Amino acid sequence: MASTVAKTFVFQRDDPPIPLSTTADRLSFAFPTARTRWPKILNQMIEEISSTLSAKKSFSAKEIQAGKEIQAQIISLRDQMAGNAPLTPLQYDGGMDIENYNLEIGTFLPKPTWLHVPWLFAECYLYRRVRTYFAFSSPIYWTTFDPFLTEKRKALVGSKKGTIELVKHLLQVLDTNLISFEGEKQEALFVEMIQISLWGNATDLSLLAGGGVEELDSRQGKAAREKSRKNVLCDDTAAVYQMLKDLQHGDITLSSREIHIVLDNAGFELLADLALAAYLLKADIVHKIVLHGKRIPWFVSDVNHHDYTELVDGLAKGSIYPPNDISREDQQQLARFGKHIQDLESRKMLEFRAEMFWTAQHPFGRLPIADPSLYASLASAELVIFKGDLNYRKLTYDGQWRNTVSFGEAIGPLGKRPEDNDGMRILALRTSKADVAVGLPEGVAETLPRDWTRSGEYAMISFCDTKSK
Ligand SMILES: O=P(O)(O)OC[C@H]1O[C@](O)(CO)[C@@H](O)[C@@H]1O
Repeated sequence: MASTVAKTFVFQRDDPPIPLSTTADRLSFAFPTARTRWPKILNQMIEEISSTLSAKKSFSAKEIQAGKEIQAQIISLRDQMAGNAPLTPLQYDGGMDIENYNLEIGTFLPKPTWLHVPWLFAECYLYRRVRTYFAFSSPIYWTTFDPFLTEKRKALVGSKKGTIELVKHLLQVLDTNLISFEGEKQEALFVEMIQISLWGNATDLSLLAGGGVEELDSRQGKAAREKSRKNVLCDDTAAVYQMLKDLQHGDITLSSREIHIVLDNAGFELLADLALAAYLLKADIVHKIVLHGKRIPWFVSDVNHHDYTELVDGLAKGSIYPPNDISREDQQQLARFGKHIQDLESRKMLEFRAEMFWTAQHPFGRLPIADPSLYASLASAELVIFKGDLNYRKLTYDGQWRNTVSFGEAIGPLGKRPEDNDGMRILALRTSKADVAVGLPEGVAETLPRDWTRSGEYAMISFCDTKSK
């Protein structure tokens, strides 16, 4: 049962005419998500507030009261969801994005309810709505509270084996003279770093909703990556490598080649992305990497500025794993990597930004009209790497595309060369955890297991270049 969108909202002007994945569609992953996964995530938040209230003895009566009020709002939201209530306008909490969320709600036909609404919109709305509850609270403690922080920290601690393995390997890479590393070896290393960043996305806390972090180790590390390599269903790595090589050997006067990475999850995935960034800089493929994170707690495990600094500083200071839990040598290696990242930051070769657009409801094809200055900065980079499932869904509108449609077509306006500017080079690194999947060769989807788009076991490396040559 596809929901339609009446194209009355200026941002929808260039959206492709593709039916969207909705929470009413029994065959879609949106169906169990709205009925089971979201309520579990809301329950986790309610529990997190309870344990915070009981752990923090120094809370004032006002802070306790405020915490309970937020909890009551989340409980009410969970009940509205279960009762298929309409999506109501968000309360204005000072965010410039609220108005667009509310305008877009009015464009869905029929009137959207929790169990009959386009999935992508509703999921962004859900996290943005929860944020308003915290933002409205007067005690400062709650306005900056991240209900997912404990989970994110636990997952990082649970990723110890993968973290140590990855850092040790990366330090060896950084100790190699990469510039003289010519030909096939150089390309093999590039492929490996892309694979590390890609499969770093296989660990996702919103998918593990309610489950433990025990299975993290089995999804991380070299062995897991090698096993999964055959599951990359479309792989444009060679084209990206060639493009970057041409740039490197081309215009030597170009003194500031940049790559932007639109991040996904904190913890191990962020570490894998930092590894990719450090490698690209060391190999002189680019001169600067800009990392884009989220401004607010988002989709459980997405990285925000606090998560970023906690990881980098924690590695550098040796505070992520308790001293009796890790050997002295391993601790020193982690610290060396953390300090290397801090050094890149202080030399302005690495920068973390958190623009509001990334937590707007917009599919990314709307970027040129929704945030022209962000678009201009991404378009001026040599490459923009989008990590993870949600970014892929936003690139492809979470549309019900045929699997064989090209990635360039599914990303709408971003896949077409604009008349008035150079366009963008987009690389999506995605392990598949939803329904949308494009760019597959004819006949491949038919050979895969029933739940292949949802399991996180299959992946896409998709590249689209609309930049002038
Ligand atoms: O962290 P990622 O890779 O963006 O995955 C986000 C997850 O959340 C969802 O977007 C929401 O249910 C799934 O598609 C996916 O499992």
